[in-house]
Amino acid sequence: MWVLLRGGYPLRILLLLRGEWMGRRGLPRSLVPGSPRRRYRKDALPALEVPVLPVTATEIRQYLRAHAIPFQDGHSCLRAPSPFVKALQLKDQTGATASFSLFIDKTTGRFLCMTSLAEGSWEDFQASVEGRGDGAREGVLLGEAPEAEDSEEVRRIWDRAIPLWELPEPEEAQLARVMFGLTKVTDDALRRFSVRYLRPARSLVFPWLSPGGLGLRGLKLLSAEGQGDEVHYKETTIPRPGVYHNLFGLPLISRRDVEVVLTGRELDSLALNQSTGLPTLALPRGTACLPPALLPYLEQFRRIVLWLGDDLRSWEAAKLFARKLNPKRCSLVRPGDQQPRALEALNRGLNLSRILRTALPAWHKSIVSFRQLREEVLGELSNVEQAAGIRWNRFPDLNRLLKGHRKGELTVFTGPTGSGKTTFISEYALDLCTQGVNTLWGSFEISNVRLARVMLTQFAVGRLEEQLDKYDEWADRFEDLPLYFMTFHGQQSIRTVIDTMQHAVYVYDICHVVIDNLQFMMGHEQLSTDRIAAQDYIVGAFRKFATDNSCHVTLVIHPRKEDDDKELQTASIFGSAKASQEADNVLILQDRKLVTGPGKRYLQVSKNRFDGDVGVFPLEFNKSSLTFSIPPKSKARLKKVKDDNGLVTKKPSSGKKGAVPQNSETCLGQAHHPYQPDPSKPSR
Ligand SMILES: Nc1ncnc2c1ncn2[C@@H]1O[C@H](COP(=O)(O)OP(=O)(O)OP(=O)(O)O)[C@@H](O)[C@H]1O
Repeated sequence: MWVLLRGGYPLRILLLLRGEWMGRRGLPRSLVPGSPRRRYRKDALPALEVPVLPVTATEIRQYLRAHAIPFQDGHSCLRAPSPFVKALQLKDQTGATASFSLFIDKTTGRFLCMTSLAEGSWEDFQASVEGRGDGAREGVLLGEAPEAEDSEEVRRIWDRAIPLWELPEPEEAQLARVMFGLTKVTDDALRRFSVRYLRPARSLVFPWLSPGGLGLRGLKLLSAEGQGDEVHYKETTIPRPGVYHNLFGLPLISRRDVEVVLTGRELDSLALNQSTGLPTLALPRGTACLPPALLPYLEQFRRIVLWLGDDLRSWEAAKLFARKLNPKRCSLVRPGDQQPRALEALNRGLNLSRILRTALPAWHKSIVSFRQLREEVLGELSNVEQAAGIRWNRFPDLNRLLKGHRKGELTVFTGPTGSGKTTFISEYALDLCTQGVNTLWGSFEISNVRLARVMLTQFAVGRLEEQLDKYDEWADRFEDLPLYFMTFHGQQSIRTVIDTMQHAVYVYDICHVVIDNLQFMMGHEQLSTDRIAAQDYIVGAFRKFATDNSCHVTLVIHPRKEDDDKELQTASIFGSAKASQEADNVLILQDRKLVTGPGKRYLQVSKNRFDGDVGVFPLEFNKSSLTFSIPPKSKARLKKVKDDNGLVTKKPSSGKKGAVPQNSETCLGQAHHPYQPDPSKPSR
């Protein structure tokens, strides 16, 4: 028997707990008549303590052979006949489509039957093959049925939306075309892709159609708002982004198509298809992620060109996605002045077919020549800002020292016991997460509920206890962050933790993992006999993970026991020198409360492999918002230090690159607090 799981979450594998709130999706008020609806779906978040048993492609193959199930090896999936379809065949005789319609993901073992849309985990598959179906769930088949409320809303919006050319006022149609950059997109292209316009929300509406183009599974709304000379776009999806798995353009793909171009946005797909005639698909959440649930739909293509956008982030995302799709069949369009995103290229009159021909193969062997690297190097040189990584909104001084948060690096963070390491690192990671950095938290010491409470308080920048009426509003926004938590608590083996991280990178495109803290992996296994060797081994494993997966790892390590009145140094990190050698960045939370009174902390950057700038700056703890920020009236300034032992130079006060404000007031004195929620921006 087949067991199907609702909500798209693999029950047995769900080690990753996604928020605890379910609520508003930020649709324009005019579209949500009556009082706002609240939904709590606690049951959809099964948090299991049982570690995942990872499965490999070899094990999947062996299992299929052992059970005499024929299969074909695909790019990212194995294809097998779907036993689930047999039952249907009896009814509708769709034999031709039913053969080998079961896709098993080679990395996770998760399956999807393309004919029936049945899906489940590898364990569910095995249970079904072995006749151990879970009686309680039998019959809950057929993928993810949309929630009734969602379907109603989708239908209501879709029925109110009309094609652009049916707008009664020509000026309104023209304005919409200008706002969305559609002046060169033809009505025919809009018609083919079934794009409509919703007048009350001044939004374009992109449908998520079921295979075959019949049913409507969801929608994406794109609204545009003029702000000065700029236009800001906002996306809203139904269902919510986490389960919005629409490969836009899929109904237009024929079974015989062997090439496709993947874009980051729907309108780029339209522009590309219009000007090249090639099959195109748009990813549901742009460069944010490529959910493995979409991979079966891409198996038929022998060649995939990724043209995701026009910045370094799109380029990084394209490289990561190519790994999942199998780099051997992927080519990447490199962003550049003459290679903007597809819609812009169309509007600028560029030749899109020619740009596609410049796409570079994603795959190369372990040894590369400079020739293959030269474009990459140029990309970094001509995008210095972006190559330096994502900048913190809340910690301008950290930007001045570290320049940004980059993929593939290892940051080691230490500080005295109880000095606020978890609290600080929570805000530091939250800051990045609000800017779209997909984040996985491994909090082994404090529970996820407590951690989420701290984060939510920091997110709201205030005590929520005293404003419970605002709780839902903040929780709704918080829920939309790309934030996941491992459900481990207490001692864990490093292998299990790394396996879980690997799984999360594949499934959720995680770019930042926070491990708080390393000591919780040391009590395990035989490693405990030699604690220093154990720590070295664990640090080495995280280093390798960060590099191999282009994923930033922030690792909290306790310091060794030292005199309370001494400042910590790089050498104070527990264990041998391995941790600081392997780390790209070393951050130390200096607790000088004996000298400066309670609350005062300093953050010291004592290693920075990216460009060598190290230094120290003050942090002030705000007890009600649990946030650290630069004290408004402090005379303390960012100092550059030569080494761990002392402050040697002040940085120049203004004007040049790396300049520091006269005092830290300057940093806080901005009229707009960048981390206040900005309703005009999508929260992903
Ligand atoms: N600068 C500060 N001043 C006063 N209290 C603080 C400060 N920073 C954090 N706290 C509070 O101190 C408590 C401990 O903080 P936290 O758990 O972040 O410390 P830690 O360094 O991670 O602890 P441990 O060493 O046990 O891992 C929390 O209640 C937190 O709100």
